[in-house]
Amino acid sequence: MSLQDGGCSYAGGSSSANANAASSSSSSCGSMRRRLEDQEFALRVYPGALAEGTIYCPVSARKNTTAAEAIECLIERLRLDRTKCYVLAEVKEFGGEEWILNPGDCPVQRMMLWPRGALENRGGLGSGDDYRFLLREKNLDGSIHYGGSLQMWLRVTEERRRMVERGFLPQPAGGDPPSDLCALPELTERTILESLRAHFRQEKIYTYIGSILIVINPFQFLPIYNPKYVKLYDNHTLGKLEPHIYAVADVAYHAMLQRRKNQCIVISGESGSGKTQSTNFLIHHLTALSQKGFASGVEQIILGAGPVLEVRNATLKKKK
Ligand SMILES: Nc1ncnc2c1ncn2[C@@H]1O[C@H](COP(=O)(O)OP(=O)(O)OP(=O)(O)O)[C@@H](O)[C@H]1O
Repeated sequence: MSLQDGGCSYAGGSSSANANAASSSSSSCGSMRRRLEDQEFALRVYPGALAEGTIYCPVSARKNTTAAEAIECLIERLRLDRTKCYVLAEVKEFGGEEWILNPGDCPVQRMMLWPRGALENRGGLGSGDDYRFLLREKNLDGSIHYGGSLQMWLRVTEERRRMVERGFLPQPAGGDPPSDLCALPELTERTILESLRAHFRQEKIYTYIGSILIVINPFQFLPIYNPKYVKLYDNHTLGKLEPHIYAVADVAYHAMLQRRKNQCIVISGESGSGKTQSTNFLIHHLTALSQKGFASGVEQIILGAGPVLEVRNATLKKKK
């Protein structure tokens, strides 16, 4: 079983649309419209029984890419039988009614009408799962060929994917993004975001890019900060274990001891992203390392200073 990575891209766009955009380039409204026309979107198409072993196939499409063009791309990528006729179906409820797209319909435009959650969460957990495009075979009489137990097959593959993500089943080969994104064969904004999303779905909130640690706020308690983890990351080499905030604290602590120089850890992120929480975890690990298990009030004293420093920072920001 595999998710088709890499996607095939369709650089469509009618010449008339381009000409329109060029003629209105002086107005900002025109350039905004042109940007939207040019923007590439990733359509996830679930081929079901037409391509067993593939859960979904990503197709990059523009606003004016038609269903027929997307299907052409899918036929090529999934090596489907060209003698057969295919259609795209839009589903807004898992297992629910399917809306067949005409060849000239534009799937991206349909997708833009989906709720935000569905767009952000496509293929992930939650309500966004319900919205999707399916690839269907069309019979000669125009009716849609649904195959034997496609719904059942889709449900089973979805279930399997979730079990893989939760670690109950092994990952399909090449399916798991690296824990250090520097190892990605293609380093683009899209691949970075997809990798972070894939990690997050497995409840892995930490990812490295070299020596930088990216954290995604889980807004829920994860059991990865107990003494077992403190011990695990004590004096370890960065990158040997799963990315963790304790690993960063550990590297800084041991670098300080070895080089006898002050170390600095920069934590940056927007409001509510988890900077304070990350600082607390860092302090927790640093004090645990320095105390080596002996209880002391140092951690509480440092943590207690946090709110005072935050108030001071907020006042300084206001003054600016
Ligand atoms: N690693 C984490 N695990 C679980 N929950 C977290 C984690 N990081 C952050 N959170 C949750 O997110 C909330 C906001 O995080 P936090 O206060 O650290 O953000 P912040 O970046 O410091 O915000 P601000 O800049 O506004 O002070 C926390 O109260 C906590 O509920």
